Amino acid sequence: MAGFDDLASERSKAQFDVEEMKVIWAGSRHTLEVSDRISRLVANDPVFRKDTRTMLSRKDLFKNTLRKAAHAWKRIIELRLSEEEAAELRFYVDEPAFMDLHWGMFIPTIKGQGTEEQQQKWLPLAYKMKIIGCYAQTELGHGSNVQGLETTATFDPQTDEFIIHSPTLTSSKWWPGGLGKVSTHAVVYGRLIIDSKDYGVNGFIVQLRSLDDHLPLPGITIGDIGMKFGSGAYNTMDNGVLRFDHVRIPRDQMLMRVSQVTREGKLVQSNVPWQLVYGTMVYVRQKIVSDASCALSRAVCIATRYSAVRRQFGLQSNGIETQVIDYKTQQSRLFPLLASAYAFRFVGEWLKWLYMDVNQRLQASDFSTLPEAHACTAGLKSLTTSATADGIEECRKLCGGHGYLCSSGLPELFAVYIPACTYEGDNIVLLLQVARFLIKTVSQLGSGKEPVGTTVYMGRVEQLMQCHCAVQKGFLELSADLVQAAVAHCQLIVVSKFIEKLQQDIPGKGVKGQLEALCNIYALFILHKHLGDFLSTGCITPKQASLANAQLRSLYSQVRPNAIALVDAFNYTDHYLSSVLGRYDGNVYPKLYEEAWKDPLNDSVVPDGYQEYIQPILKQQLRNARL
Ligand SMILES: CCCCC/C=C\C/C=C\C/C=C\CC/C=C/C(=O)SCCNC(=O)CCNC(=O)[C@H](O)C(C)(C)COP(=O)(O)OP(=O)(O)OC[C@H]1O[C@@H](n2cnc3c(N)ncnc32)[C@H](O)[C@@H]1OP(=O)(O)O
Ligand SMILES: Cc1cc2nc3c(=O)[nH]c(=O)nc-3n(C[C@H](O)[C@H](O)[C@H](O)COP(=O)(O)OP(=O)(O)OC[C@H]3O[C@@H](n4cnc5c(N)ncnc54)[C@H](O)[C@@H]3O)c2cc1C
Repeated sequence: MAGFDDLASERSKAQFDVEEMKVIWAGSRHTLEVSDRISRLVANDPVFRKDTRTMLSRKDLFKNTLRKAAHAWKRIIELRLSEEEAAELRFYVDEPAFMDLHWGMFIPTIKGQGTEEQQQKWLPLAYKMKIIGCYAQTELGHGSNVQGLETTATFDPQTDEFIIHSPTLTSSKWWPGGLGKVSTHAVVYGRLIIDSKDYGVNGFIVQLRSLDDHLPLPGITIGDIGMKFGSGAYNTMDNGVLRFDHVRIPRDQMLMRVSQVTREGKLVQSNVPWQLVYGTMVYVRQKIVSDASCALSRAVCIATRYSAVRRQFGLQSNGIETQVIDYKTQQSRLFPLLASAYAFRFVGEWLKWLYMDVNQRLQASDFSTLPEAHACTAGLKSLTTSATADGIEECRKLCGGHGYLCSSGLPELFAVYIPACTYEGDNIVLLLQVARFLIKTVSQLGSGKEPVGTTVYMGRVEQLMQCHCAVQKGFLELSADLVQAAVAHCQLIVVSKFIEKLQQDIPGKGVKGQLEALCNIYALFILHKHLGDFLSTGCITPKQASLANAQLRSLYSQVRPNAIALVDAFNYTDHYLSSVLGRYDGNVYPKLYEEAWKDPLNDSVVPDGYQEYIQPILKQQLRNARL
């Protein structure tokens, strides 16, 4: 069988220990065991089938998502899964749903911004799913500009309550996931008003729906904001709209780790930086970076396996056409994405460590690394999601026409993934935050602070900053050029963390050699892509540039025999890939043909509508022809 033999032959060429690479990709043997076991548990459960998603109406699609979420929760309880195993299960169910926001934002917000007392009250309810929460920050009129939010939370000393209100149409909460139809509660971000004075944005826990009949509580108008990009995709999520008409909540439902409001209505600032109000965004941004490596590796796995199965032109001596993976143009498009997937995996591991380290320091009232954590999570979220969205689209194109079929898995993956460039912070707005951080850092150089990083990449950032810093002042005047410096800074971090990864103990025959090749491909690909920066800033000479290019092409030849094994190391099930082109067995053509007939349009040989619309045309033509 063509495809199967092709992949079997490819696997026999591997020059490294794939099982050890699986451990490297997973992060540890333990994590590999958990993800392998849970991904197969999900793959073998018919409730979690994904192949009908694009054919369901919005209401049926959503109801099916609720069914899956309920079944997932049931399995978590039945199997007594740990928090880690439960998170893996939600990941491999692979369907955006309210659970993501309940576990991924609502709970972390209470943990990060609630007092001990508030955590003791609300977390048990949330962990047991006695309440379902969402994160309601963005409004119709403001998303990026958090300080521009209009929802008000006015303290009433008579009743010891906050009055939550939507004063304008643009203050309507708009976009929060899980809000539209499911969440019973929300963390609502609004302007704290005490005695007519505006103290800025804070988080408030607000109940939205009755726990008895799920109806909205008095003063609450709530619903879904409507269909989004694509047919299946993110339409499994009830992104919602929410308006308040003077809704009253107890004073102790303002999240008070950062600042407190006393019974007398006095605002007391605690010793933690006010930016902790933004803490959930930092948490999710660092998770989004590892999420990017998953999404990109998924697309690369599909495109690599299909590129080894697909043959086109180039009849060889044995009369067989050439595998498209052997074309240099295919390699120059595909292998940098393969290298990027590994690079984002490792920088995501580092970012997770940085986030944990910042949190530990916060416990000890050490806020020194908070600015760097913000800049790194913001910048790397921006860099990796933009590259991943573009990379998924490139993988679709690498698969030719069949990449455009839903059965390839790529259109759906693209449609679900691309909002990552916007949610959790618009990518440009986040790069401007990095630019601000760089301006401040450059201004501190020489005072005992010295830049660190790989020479050529470091030089590029320094030069770009010198060129643009002289003219820049405030946030709004930041030029597009500074965004360029911010991207350069983030790419420096990615390369540096890949190099640091290689300095760790890496067991397994040939594993380190393959990772070194991928690290060099990523570094040289970025250098090639931004050659103008490196040349214009004098970081490299034209001669060095052409040597780098030649080295890049030779690295592609080094990776070529290992490409299939490198994507096998992601250890994805066919269920998770959900792609006829990316099947482990390479049995593409028979499965493509089989999938086609499942389309409802093929339920009848003559399509509905023929008699009403087509036959009259043909008959009329026939009559005309006889005249
Ligand atoms: C679903 C989750 C599951 C778990 C995760 C798993 C995987 C993830 C995969 C998918 C996720 C799925 C769904 C996601 C759902 C989406 C949710 C959302 O989108 S929530 C809403 C997100 N909104 C934003 O990100 C808004 C972006 N805007 C901002 O952050 C701020 O407005 C901005 C741009 C930073 C400006 O802040 P502002 O206070 O107005 O002004 P300044 O720029 O002057 O900043 C003042 C100082 O504060 C520092 N700062 C800013 N932000 C932070 C921060 N986050 N942490 C620490 N410090 C911060 C800033 O550097 C300034 O400091 P200096 O004065 O320069 O010292
Ligand atoms: C699928 C999805 C899920 C979401 N889930 C949630 C959720 O659960 N909870 C929640 O609270 N929110 C959620 N959001 C909202 C999301 O956080 C916002 O859309 C995001 O923060 C961007 O803000 P915005 O939409 O106001 O875009 P805007 O900021 O209006 O951006 C529009 C354009 O203006 C540019 N721009 C804006 N400001 C500047 C500036 N200062 N300088 C230069 N250019 C600028 C941007 O780069 C962009 O090109 C979700 C959004 C999506 C798409």
